[in-house]
This record gives sequence, structure tokens and C-alpha cells, in this order.
Amino acid sequence: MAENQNPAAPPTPADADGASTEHPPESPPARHSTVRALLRLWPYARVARWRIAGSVAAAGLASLSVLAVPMVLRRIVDGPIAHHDLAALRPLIGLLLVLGLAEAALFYTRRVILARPMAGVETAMRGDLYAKLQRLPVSFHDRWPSGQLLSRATSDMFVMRLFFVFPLVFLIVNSTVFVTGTVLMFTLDWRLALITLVPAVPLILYTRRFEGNYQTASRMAQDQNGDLATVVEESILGIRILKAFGRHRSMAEEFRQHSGELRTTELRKAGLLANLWAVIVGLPELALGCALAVGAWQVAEDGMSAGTLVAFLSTALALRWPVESLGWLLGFAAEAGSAANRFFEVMDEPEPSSLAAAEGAPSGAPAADDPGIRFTGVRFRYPDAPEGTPDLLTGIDLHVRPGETMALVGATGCGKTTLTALIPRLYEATAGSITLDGTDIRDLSRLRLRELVSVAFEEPTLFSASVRENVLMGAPEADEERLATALATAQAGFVAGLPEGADTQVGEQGLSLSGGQRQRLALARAVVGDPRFLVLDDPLSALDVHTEALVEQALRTVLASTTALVVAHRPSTVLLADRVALLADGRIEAVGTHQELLHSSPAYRALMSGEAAPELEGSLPR
Ligand SMILES: Nc1ncnc2c1ncn2[C@@H]1O[C@H](COP(=O)(O)OP(=O)(O)OP(=O)(O)O)[C@@H](O)[C@H]1O
Repeated sequence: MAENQNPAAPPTPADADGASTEHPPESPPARHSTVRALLRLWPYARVARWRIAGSVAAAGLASLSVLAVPMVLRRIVDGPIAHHDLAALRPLIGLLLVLGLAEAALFYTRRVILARPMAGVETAMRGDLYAKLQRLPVSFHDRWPSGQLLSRATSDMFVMRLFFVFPLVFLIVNSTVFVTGTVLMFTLDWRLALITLVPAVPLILYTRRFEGNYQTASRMAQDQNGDLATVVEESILGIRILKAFGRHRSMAEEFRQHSGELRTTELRKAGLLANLWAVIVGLPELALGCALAVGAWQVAEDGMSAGTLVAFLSTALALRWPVESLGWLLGFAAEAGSAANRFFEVMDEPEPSSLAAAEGAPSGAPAADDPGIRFTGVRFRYPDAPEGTPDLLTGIDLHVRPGETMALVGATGCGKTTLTALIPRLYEATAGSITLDGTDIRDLSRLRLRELVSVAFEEPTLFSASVRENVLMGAPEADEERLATALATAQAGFVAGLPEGADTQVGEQGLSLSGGQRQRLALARAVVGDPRFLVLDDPLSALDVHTEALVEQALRTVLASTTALVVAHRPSTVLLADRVALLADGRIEAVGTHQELLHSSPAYRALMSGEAAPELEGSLPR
């Protein structure tokens, strides 16, 4: 009896896991989408359908054995007890024992058969979500706070799994038990049954209202949980800045505010549940009291046997759990429904269609009828740019010749990084085309594109892995020699001095290394695959002038066979290039050697005048 007679025992999702999910950028789900959202989970749960059916059957049989007890009691009261026949009592007591043992065994079975397959279902869903997040474009990740995605991949999964293991089974079983018990009550005495069922109508109406309100509150709590996760994540990642600027107090204040909001919502949920509980427990108790009074009067008047009254009351009491559990079962279903909604909000995000389609496209070498990188009429605006703002890139026409290194310069914020991000298709150009050796990048498979183009950004991103693993991300099949050459090209000699050389773990985000060291590893990662096209977004900015000169010298060897576009902020980086392109007002305003542009372009002169050291001018590439 333990499982179904302790309604307070099952954990609510919020109790079980402090941090929940997200903050969907768009509208919250429709109020009554719980069932629809949960139904959409069926393809995942389908694999465990026989287990779910077995669990329902076991729980159903256990509950029915509870309902059989009143019938045995009736026979005991009206038989052996009424006739003082102790010999007839023994088998009936034995039967009660068997029913009790069967119930315990069946409930145990119910738990055991579902636990393992549902853990597998959760793993599959999490795997799909992770894969989807990897496929979604960078513009998606720009919009969605990572804390929100993190909580979707963790606590939401837990809520959904628990729904299948417990509430789903009991929603089915308890409804069946309720119907069976009601029929039994009518069989025993229809008048008492009617009295007992009077509260059903207000209960149903109240429950419907509760469902909508609770779902709204659950969704709000999950969103606030996601916001809270984002704040915690940002304050942990940015702990150095927070400490350096003494901002930990204001961050703590922000945390407290989010935490307080979440607390308020959780209290609201608890209030809604408490009200429902009061109604669900109070009304049936009242009706049962009335039924008891009428029944006792009927027994006194000889209109009913004492055994029937005992059986009726025992049946009504056995139905208390199915009715009372309705509150938290509905609450749990609402939470699981909004968790499922939040899961599908991500899963339904459209993927870049041509990129996805190109997955299966042939990945042969591009046609070389137009060698190099060519931008033709390329326009771009960020999907989340405010309404009415002009396009960031308004018609880029540029040709980087094969084997050439082109520096891209322009005022800060003019779109240099954005332009380079279009080549590996981190963002999709809104118009125009980009070709690599004559092949439109949209016609290349993602794999092929990544093989052809290597990138290194000003902000180097390293992962919690060894130096070797971080560098070889750029060419997993590369051997030791290539690794050593790449490290040498990037002037990453410091690696040899690390405790375990290239096998040294660099810590989360590589924060155990200096900024310049991280940049050099990121550069080594970009060149290790000996890529045909190299996109460098000011990857030497953290290096001192001496090291930068050494890297540049080494890079010349690499760049001799590579077509490269290099965002440059410093004249020293411009020197690396064969030609320079000036980006201004969303267009390429001028192209030429540094010297040519200095003579022909006032804008370029103005841009360089603040930075160009006179001693560099003499050694300009021509
Ligand atoms: N994800 C984004 N969503 C919306 N706008 C963005 C996004 N990233 C950049 N921008 C905006 O696009 C503009 C160009 O940014 P970009 O980083 O390309 O400039 P940049 O020329 O590389 O600048 P810098 O020389 O300072 O590195 C900026 O105004 C920036 O605010």
C-alpha cells in the first residue's frame, strides 16, 4: 500500500531539481497545449511502449487488488463475524494477506520495468537536442541565452522522463480504478454512490481551471530557472572581470532578484496546488461523511447489511488516493507539458536548409574555373538587427586571387568580422554569392566546406582538453610532424615547456594559458590542416611585436600555397598581405597594395594615419 497511500511522497519536478529551464525568445505556449506537447514525445517513448503497458498493467492489477479488499471485508462481516464462524474466517484473512502481498509485489514490478528503458529515452532525447544545437546556425545561438539551453538539456529532460515513469502510468491507472470503484459502489448501493459522487462536478470544473493556471505558472518558473542559470553561468565565466571591477555585489544583487522572482512563482505554484488539494480532499470527505450517516441509518432500519456498508465505505476510502493524487498528477503533467514545449521550441527551429541539404551533396573538389575567393553582390543583415536599420553589408564585390593574402581593413564595427564569418557559413549571406575556386559555398557539403576553409578568431576558443586535441581539431588525421609544424608556424614553442608538453590539459576554455598563448594555439589549429583557404580575424592581436613578426615570417610559408583573407587592425598585420581591401559603408571601397591605397584612398590614409609606423612604410608589400 505504501506507494499509493502516501500522496505527499512523490517528488515534484521543482522539488527534485532546483534548476529548470529556459526563456524562449518568442511567445509562451498556448494554454492547452500540454496534451499535444506530451503526445509529441511519443516517438521517443515508443521504444518503451511494452514496458509502459506492462507498468500500467502491474499498477492497475495492484490497484484492483486494493479494490478487492472491501469485497472480502463484506464477506467477513456478513459471514464469519455475523455467524460467529471462526473457521470460515481463516481462509478470508489468508485471502486478505495474499491481496496485500500481491499489491506490494505488483507495485515493485511497476517501478523496476520502467526505470531502465526510460533512462534510455532520456538519453536519446538529450542526444537529439545536443545534435540539434550543434546543427543550428550561429544566429540561433546569438539569440538564445546559453543558460536557457543548458537547463533545457538537463532539468527539462528529467521532468519529461519522470512523467513517463510515474504520472503517466498513474493517470491511466487511477482513472481506471476510479471508474471501476465507482461501478462497484453503485453495485453495492446506488443511493450512497450518488451522494459520494456529488462533488465530482465542482471538482472537474475546479480542476480544469487549475490546469490552465498551473501550466502558466510552471512555464514561468521554468523560464525564470533558465534566466537564473544564465546569470550563474555568466558570473562564473566572467569571475575575473567581476572581481577586477568589484562588480560581484551588483551581480549578486541580480542573482538575488532572479532568485526572488523564481521563489515567488514557486510559491504561487505551491498555493495553487494547496488550494486544489484542499478542494480535492475536503469535498469528497464531506460527501463521504454524508454517505456514512445515510448508510448507518439504512443499516439501523435494516435497509442494508453492515457488511455492505463496510464494503461501501472501504471502497470509497480506496478511491481517495486516485482522487487526491489527481492534484499533483495534473501538476506534474503540466510541468512535463511545458518542459516538452520548451524542448520542441528548440527542436522545431529551422536549420539552414541548403546547408542541411548539402550534407548529402558530393564533396568533390570545387571547379577551378574561377580560382580564389569571390564575393559577388553580397549583402547581409543580422536576423536580430533592429527594424529599420540598414543592411550591414550592402553589396560586397571582392576577389581574393588564388595563393594571395588579402588584408581586410576598415573602421571598427564596419563589419569585417561579419564578412569573414560568411565564408565558413557561420552566417548566411542575405543576398549575393560567395564562391571558392568557382563553386558556390552553398553547393558544398558542410564537411567539404570545413575541409577547405580554416578559421582563427581574435577571441581564441579552446576546450577543456589537451593542447594536442585542441590543435588537431583542425585536422584530426594529422600526424605528429604536422602538429609540430603547425605549432612551430604559430610560434607556439611554449608548448614544449608545459608540464606534459602537447598532452597538457589547458583547463576550461584554456584559461590556464595566457591570451597570446591561446591565440597561437588557435592559429596552429587553423593551419594544421594545410587548408586551401584561410580566414584569420586579427589572430595576432595579443602578441608582442617581436613574436608577431616571427609568426608572420612563418605564416608566409603557409600562406604561399593558401588563399587567405586576414582582418587586420595593425599595420604590422597589413604587411603580411599582398593586397588590402578597405571596407566602408557596407562595401569594398578600395582594393590595392598598401602603397597604392595610401596614395589613392584618402579614407585608407585616414584609417592608417593613426597607426602606420614610419619604419614599416618602407617595407610594405608591393
Ligand atoms: N550577432 C550579432 N547580432 C547583431 N548585430 C551584430 C552581431 N554581431 C555583430 N553585430 C553588429 O554588427 C556590426 C559589425 O560587427 P563586426 O564585429 O563585424 O565589426 P568589425 O568591423 O569586425 O569590428 P572590430 O574592428 O571592432 O572588430 C557591429 O555594429 C555589431 O554591433
